[in-house]
Amino acid sequence: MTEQTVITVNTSEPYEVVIGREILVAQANAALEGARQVLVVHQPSLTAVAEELKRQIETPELQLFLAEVPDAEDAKRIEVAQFLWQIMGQADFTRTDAVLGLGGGAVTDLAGFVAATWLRGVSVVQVPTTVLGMVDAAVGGKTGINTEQGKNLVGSFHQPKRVIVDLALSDTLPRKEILTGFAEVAKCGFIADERILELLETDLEATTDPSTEQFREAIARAITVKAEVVAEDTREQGRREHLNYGHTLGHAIEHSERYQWRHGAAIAIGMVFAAELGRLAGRLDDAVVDRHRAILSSLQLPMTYPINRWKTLMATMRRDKKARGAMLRFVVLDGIGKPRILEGPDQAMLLTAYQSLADGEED
Ligand SMILES: NC(=O)c1ccc[n+]([C@@H]2O[C@H](COP(=O)([O-])OP(=O)(O)OC[C@H]3O[C@@H](n4cnc5c(N)ncnc54)[C@H](O)[C@@H]3O)[C@@H](O)[C@H]2O)c1
Ligand SMILES: O=C(O)C(=O)C[C@@H](O)[C@H](O)[C@H](O)COP(=O)(O)O
Ligand SMILES: [Zn+2]
Repeated sequence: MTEQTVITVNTSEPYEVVIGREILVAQANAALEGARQVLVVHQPSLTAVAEELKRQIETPELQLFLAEVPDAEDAKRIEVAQFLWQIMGQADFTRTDAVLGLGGGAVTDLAGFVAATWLRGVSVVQVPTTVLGMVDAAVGGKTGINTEQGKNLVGSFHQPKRVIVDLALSDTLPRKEILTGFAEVAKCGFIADERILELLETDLEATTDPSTEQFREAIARAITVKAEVVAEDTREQGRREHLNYGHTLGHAIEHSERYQWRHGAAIAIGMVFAAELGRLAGRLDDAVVDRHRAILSSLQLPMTYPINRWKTLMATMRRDKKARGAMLRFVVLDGIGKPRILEGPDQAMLLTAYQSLADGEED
């Protein structure tokens, strides 16, 4: 057996994030103890893994229902949640039964939401299979789906029973998926743990290669950042807002792109915007802003967005969860590891920050 790292998320009902290789079967067996039926929600790319899991752990006392959902953001729709509720209803799922989310962040958000709402809450075991899912989406209990108006507008806080980070599952990830997932890893570096940034700056190839020790360290460090923040502020009354660094503009870009962009790509632009805002607000020095651009562009993430989208983006940002009435609130940095809230920056400052990353001609 390979070495395992266990990170405990100390919420009111503490749970473990277990990191290792080839741990899925043993960990799923342990985490699902007591359930009679399990709904395994998975992406099309995980069908073989889901079938193998069923083959390995199904017994006369434990039945697994495999539910394939549409890929990526197309899964985070009410129609897909309805399809899953229907399976659970037809199979008489009770409160001792469970949901298992197997896939990227889109699936863990959906699976968590369905578990949170079925009978007002059944257990969910999260098995993230993308970098982004491992370090962020599967940990911390934010679950949800999108609506016509915006990203994650319907959802619930519902902590998982366990998070199983089987690094062997990342071996099949396309390189581009790994790099976009590292946007959230870098975010943890900017807001809380500079060592993550140093790992990327020292050897980006090794740090983003799932077979290396640097990869494992970066993943474990990012999960640790998230676990500590969530334990202190589970329902986002304060410090948890810092995990939204880069997301105010990032979510508006995802909406503007009709959810066809990867989340990591959108928040990369969002983080450059937030860094520029921090500079304009007199909080952040030039070197740290440049460090954002250097690290995020080394991950091949986008750094610019069309200037003529600004009005639409502003309108969408007004629905951001951090807004209070008409006042927009942004997470900015006073320095690496020093996130703060910037309340109600004026329109001119917002536009200037946007102009510094925008491309194309103004209308
Ligand atoms: N709840 C949270 O706290 C939280 C945090 C961050 C992001 N999110 C959400 O997560 C979503 C993005 O997640 P994502 O970036 O993982 O995208 P995703 O779930 O869309 O997955 C990306 C792609 O990777 C494929 N894939 C997944 N695992 C694979 C594997 N092991 N091998 C090969 N291909 C694989 C999928 O089929 C998909 O095409 C967004 O909806 C975002 O809002 C939620
Ligand atoms: O866990 C959190 O809190 C986060 O904000 C993590 C984000 O990376 C994540 O994308 C989250 O889904 C954003 O949620 P939202 O509340 O801004 O919709
Ligand atoms: Zn995010």
